Amino acid sequence: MSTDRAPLRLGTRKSLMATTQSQLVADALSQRTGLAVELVGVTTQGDVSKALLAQMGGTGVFVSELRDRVLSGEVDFAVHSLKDLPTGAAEGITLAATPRRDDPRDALCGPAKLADLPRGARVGTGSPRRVAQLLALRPDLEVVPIRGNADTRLGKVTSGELDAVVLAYAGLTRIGRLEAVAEVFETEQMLPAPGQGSLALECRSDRPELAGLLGTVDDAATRAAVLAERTVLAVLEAGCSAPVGAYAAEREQELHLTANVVSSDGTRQIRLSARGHRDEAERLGRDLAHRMLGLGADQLMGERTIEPR
Ligand SMILES: NCc1[nH]cc(CCC(=O)O)c1CC(=O)O
Repeated sequence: MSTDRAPLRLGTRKSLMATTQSQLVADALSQRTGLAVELVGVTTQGDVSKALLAQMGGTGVFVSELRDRVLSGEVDFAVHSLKDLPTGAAEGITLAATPRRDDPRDALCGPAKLADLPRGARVGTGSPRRVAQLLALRPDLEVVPIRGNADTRLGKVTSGELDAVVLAYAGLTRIGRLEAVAEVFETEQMLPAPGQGSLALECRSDRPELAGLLGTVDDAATRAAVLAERTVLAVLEAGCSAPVGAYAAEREQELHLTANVVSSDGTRQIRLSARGHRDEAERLGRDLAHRMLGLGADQLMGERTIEPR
């Protein structure tokens, strides 16, 4: 490997969570390839204006701006939280690697475990999936919609505005805030968002040599698992904000996939599982989603049109 090569430019958002996970990827890549990797912080419109973020439809805006920098050649590749990626393919962009996934679970942050929170406790989350599953576990809770980065959300517990908040364990690890965790939900209690805890490295489709280099940090088991999960989401035609949980992992050389949709009040749930070989991850996800639709998943998610596919 030549050492006089210019460093690879890694495009990342500038938040602590983003730069931490991007640095981990940079270090792993350097170790595997011998190449230098330099972080290029990108300020997106979504970071600049909260109003614009809401208007432009949530976290997808961060992703598309990083992708623009990849397409223009300003950076060589981008690192995203995989769960923030829209399910549809992006023109000219290749998913070059999904590194080994971190803990996919959700965590309750606050002074007490869920069972020990007082009746009617105020729990903050902006995710319809978490709202629905929280209410399924504890119908008495007052779920409060919140926005902002993980630190801002944790601050609402410290200040007493909220009794607890729910956040992804992986993100809390990356920002060094595990001390805030009161309870990590088992996936039986709360099914994570498709792709939660895993990262995505994206580069231009016309750079196969680069994709090959990035592929040195790919983890095949993670890739199969998140493909199965995201296929469920794609078939259910539910965006990142829909109340869809999906989690897949390999056990004894089989990929086990579980997915659910929960009504917004938490009273009704469709939850199914399937297993198969990792090479059939996409079919596994598609078949499971179609079985869920057959059981009325679209009604549970609210009235939405499902395109046949
Ligand atoms: N949408 C925000 C987001 N995107 C990825 C993570 C956490 C890290 C991950 O899932 O990889 C978070 C914060 C959260 O849900 O608590």
